Amino acid sequence: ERGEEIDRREAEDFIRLHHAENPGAGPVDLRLREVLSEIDQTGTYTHTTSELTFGARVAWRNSSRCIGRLYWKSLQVRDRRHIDTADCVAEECVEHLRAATGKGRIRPTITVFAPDRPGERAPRILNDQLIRYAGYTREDGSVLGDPANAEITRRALRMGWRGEGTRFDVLPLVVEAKGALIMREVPDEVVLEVPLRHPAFPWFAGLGLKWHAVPAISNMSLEIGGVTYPCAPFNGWYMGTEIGARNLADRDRYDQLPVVAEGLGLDTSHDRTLWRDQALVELNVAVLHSFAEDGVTITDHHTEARRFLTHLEREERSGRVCPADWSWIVPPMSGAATPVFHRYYDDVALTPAYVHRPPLA
Ligand code: HEM
Ligand SMILES: N/C(=N/c1cccc(CO[C@@H]2CCNC2)c1)c1cccs1
Repeated sequence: ERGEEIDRREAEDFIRLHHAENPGAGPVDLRLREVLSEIDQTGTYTHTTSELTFGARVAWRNSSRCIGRLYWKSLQVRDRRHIDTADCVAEECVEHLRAATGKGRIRPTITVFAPDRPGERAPRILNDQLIRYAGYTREDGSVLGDPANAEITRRALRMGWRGEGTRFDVLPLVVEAKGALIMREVPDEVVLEVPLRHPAFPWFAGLGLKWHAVPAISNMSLEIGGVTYPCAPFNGWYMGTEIGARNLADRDRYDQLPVVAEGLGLDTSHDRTLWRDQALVELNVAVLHSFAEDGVTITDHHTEARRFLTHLEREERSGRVCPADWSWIVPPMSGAATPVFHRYYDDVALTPAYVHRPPLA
């Protein structure tokens, strides 16, 4: 479809915000005249690298569901707006993972590809994240691997991809651009993984569980001053609960709580024995222990909760509202044992922003 006409008011508000927080950016009226005349002539306008970098960082600062915003100013921004073919997007995603992963010292990074332009659709990555484990649906409806990725796995198989058939096969990137749909394997050397073991229970390693080091979201659009960048994968590091309390614990994901409870020798005959809760804690202990022992950046939900409240107080001291969505900020285990549980927040929607893309037509 045609890239939507740029909203002039959003463009002006963003340019004013950029100059207000970046005094070195020069006279705002001069830049405003440039932008508004470019919109009149072409229907859109081009951000300077400084505006793009600031916009991506403020979009993170505005993300009300994100507990990890304390370091919003340190986001590394890779300006790749000149890249608009499927092959080059896929290649740059591999380079993004290489740059962001290091040897485990993870750097929060975003790569911004070509925006939607009037008459020219931007590239799109069809994977939810750059690194995802395949979910193979079997005859009986059960899934080998990650059930959350069953659909993209079917699509990749239809396009000719074949995995090894393990519970942790890294899916290929599926990228659509300029009418082309391509698939590209993610090389092992840019996929850092951590095998999970427990500091006190030797049997835990025998469960054969592992997880990848870098969470890199590739299904959200970056909106800055009326311009939409639908292809802008970004990564941070994990909070342990995401892996230990959701990805490996949810019934419709890897469903490992009964397995861990069995290993612990717990009485699983009734929920009221709290066997699920005991298994959750030990699974999360294993995640944090394994990542730390391998020197891979990870944070626990207590530390992250404290950091978030520090961020919120700093924002308020700077005279800004810090938007937050309680239902996402409070961790998925031990909620009231963390300080973020015991207060209210203002969930206002600010721009620039990371937004969920409308599903592909
Ligand atoms: C640096 C370490 C970071 C940590 C520990 C962190 C932690 C989290 C967690 C735990 C969530 C909730 C995810 C879920 O429940 O599934 C979240 C959501 C989110 N984070 Fe962060 N984050 C970090 C960095 C970033 C960065 C660099 C960006 C973007 C530049 C970002 C943008 C977001 C957004 C947009 C959401 C909401 C996603 C949605 O609505 O589906 N975060 N973050
Ligand atoms: N730690 C992270 N966690 C997430 C951040 C945003 C989204 C997600 C995944 O969200 C899915 C949709 C709802 N829960 C799973 C995970 C980060 C990913 C990229 C930068 S930080």
